[in-house]
Amino acid sequence: MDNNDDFTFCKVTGPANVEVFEARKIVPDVGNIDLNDETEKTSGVLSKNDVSASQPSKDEEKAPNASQEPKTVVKKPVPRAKVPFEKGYSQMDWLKITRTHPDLAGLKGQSNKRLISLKEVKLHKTEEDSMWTVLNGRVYNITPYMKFHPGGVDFLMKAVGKDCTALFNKYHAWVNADFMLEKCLVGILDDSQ
Ligand code: HEM
Repeated sequence: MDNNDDFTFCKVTGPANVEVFEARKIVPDVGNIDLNDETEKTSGVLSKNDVSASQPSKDEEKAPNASQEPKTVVKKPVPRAKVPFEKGYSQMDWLKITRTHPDLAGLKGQSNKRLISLKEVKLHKTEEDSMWTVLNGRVYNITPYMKFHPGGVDFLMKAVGKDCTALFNKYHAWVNADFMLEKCLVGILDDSQ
């Protein structure tokens, strides 16, 4: 089979150049930051002598159609509300605790497949009675997780004694709570009532 069009066997030339090219682009430029630019830049901060960014150039001032140009609406990102965790209360610490404490739910041998009514969930609002919440049809005792919550205790307190599924999804639908709170599972929500 002597076919020059067969690309399976075509010769790749200049491997050195290809490597250089790929190495440059392995880490993509983020936003306006050019990773290859070695000159020092201040992001969003003007140096004393740099007035060019704040004052319009003469060309800009004279531009007759400037006001007619369509404006691009830039949506501001929702500010993140993560709180700094106390020492010993990181997500890694929580993971370790879930591995070493099998009964974080406080079931003492009771089944975690028991059907639980919303009425019963509402009774568990204090640390003494343990704080329960409903998430995706499951009832969890979130008392041990309180101080580990990256969004802070105050936010998690809003979940106590009720179904927090909507709130949970509003802030972080991507979080895998089923896995994180596995050992806090108290039972299944009885939604028949
Ligand atoms: C009930 C189970 C919950 C679990 C397991 C949980 C878990 C988490 C986790 C893992 C994060 C860090 C997310 C990240 O870094 O991307 C987080 C952040 C946060 N959570 Fe929760 N959460 C729960 C409930 C709630 C509820 C009910 C609220 C609101 C009332 C809430 C509000 C927040 C906020 C405001 C943050 C910070 C958001 C951010 O990083 O932008 N969480 N939570």
